[in-house]
Amino acid sequence: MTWAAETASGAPLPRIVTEQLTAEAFRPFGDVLEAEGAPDRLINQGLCGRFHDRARLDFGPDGRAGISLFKAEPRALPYRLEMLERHPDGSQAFVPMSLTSFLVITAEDKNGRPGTPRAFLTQPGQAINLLRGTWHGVLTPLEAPGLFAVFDRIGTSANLEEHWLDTPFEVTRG
Ligand SMILES: NC(=O)N[C@@H](O)C(=O)O
Ligand code: NI
Repeated sequence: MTWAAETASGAPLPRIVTEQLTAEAFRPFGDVLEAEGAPDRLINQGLCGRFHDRARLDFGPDGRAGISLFKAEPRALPYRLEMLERHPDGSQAFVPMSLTSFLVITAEDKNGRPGTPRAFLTQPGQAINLLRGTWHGVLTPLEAPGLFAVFDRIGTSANLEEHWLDTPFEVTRG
């Protein structure tokens, strides 16, 4: 899909440059899940490393945990960011079912709206968990097959707030 990297008046779109996803940088927004370094526990007669309890899951007092599968169309960089959303009632984790990289866009909350977004590129093998209420872009695979297991809240509320940007951002590779 081609799109003009400029506003209606012809001005260049504001740009966000991707950064490598690290647990430290991502901590205000959520958790990075990866089987790196020594496991927390060796199980199954020492044949399996358990990287134990690595995500701050939160499904609220009246929700429950659900696992869904998402099959998302791969996107490409530069990427046109037009909307961020958040889930006020629960966390949301995205676990790729292939060793592929995906784009994770998040933003701090500024008086009920997203602040300046940040764009993270995952390494193959990394998964993420978004904290409850964190502004984020929708699931954005960058490679096929775009297949993810998603762990999020199942409940009766809509649990979705969208914010469409007045001016889109152009997300480019760092
Ligand atoms: N809406 C939905 O189920 N998916 C989004 O929450 C998303 O973050 O992709
Ligand atoms: Ni979401």
